[in-house]
Amino acid sequence: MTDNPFTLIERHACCGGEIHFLSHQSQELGLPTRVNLFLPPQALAGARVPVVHVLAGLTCTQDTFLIKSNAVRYAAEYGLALVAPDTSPRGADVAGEDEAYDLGTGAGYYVDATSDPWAAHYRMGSYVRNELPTLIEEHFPIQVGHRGVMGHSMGGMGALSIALGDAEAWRTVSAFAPISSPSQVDWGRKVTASYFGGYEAEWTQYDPCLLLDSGRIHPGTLLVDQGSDDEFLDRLRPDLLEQAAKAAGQSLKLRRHEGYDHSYWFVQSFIQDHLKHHAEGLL
Ligand SMILES: N[C@@H](CCC(=O)N[C@@H](CS)C(=O)NCC(=O)O)C(=O)O
Repeated sequence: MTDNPFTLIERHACCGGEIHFLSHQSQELGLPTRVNLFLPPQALAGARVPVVHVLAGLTCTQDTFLIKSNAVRYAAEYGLALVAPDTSPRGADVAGEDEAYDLGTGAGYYVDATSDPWAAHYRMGSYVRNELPTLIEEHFPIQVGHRGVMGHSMGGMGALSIALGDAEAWRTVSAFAPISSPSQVDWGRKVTASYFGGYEAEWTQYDPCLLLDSGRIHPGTLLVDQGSDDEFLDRLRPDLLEQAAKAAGQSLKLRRHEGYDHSYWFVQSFIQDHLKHHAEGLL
């Protein structure tokens, strides 16, 4: 076991468990980064518990999902730890990184940039896939091998891409309003032009539909919720996910909800089903 790299910034009792606000120096990002952890009552009582990583969307931070989704209450009930990383590096000092809501800070897309000036620090792909889960499992009471991932919007894309990319490591997956095929929509084209230096083929490792097309199947069911009144539907393209899953033979439970938009009001309306889905697959 390596020395504990985490600094505890704040600790709060919550739903019988504890929220830890942590920071650590990330080797992948080459910067200090923040992460929030929820340990359920079962972990405080001495048990090792399964863990679900939760990935937020554009403009969000490590705080957003835990505060706005109501996930903590159900994670406490089912005995799941939650890990909420930030959505991008902070302090990379790339010119213009704070100018747009959909590129740079708050928009790391859970990918590794391959083009300068982004490539040095914008490595959220390797950070959330490998570095962070390994460190959390080493230093907190987590049941190794019992790991799931869920996310919203950009984070939904991250969750699907991470689980399809390494189904053995990530046993359960779910998403709210995911960007289903970033390579085919404007948000993703902006990423191609910047983080990937125009090289669209980088998306083959991250685009959920491209992963399915290439035969990457998850043995579990992908649980996906989508509001029918979502203002970003033309960029999320759940129809493409549905087609790709069908063609690949991937089990997908895609639920469309009339009247719901893209916000965390939508997320919190269906969050219990997602935590139950993870608990059933991980416990
Ligand atoms: N209208 C937003 C677009 C970004 C957005 O809607 N972000 C979603 C994720 S893609 C979100 O969760 N925002 C934070 C929130 O709703 O609290 C803005 O310009 O800031």
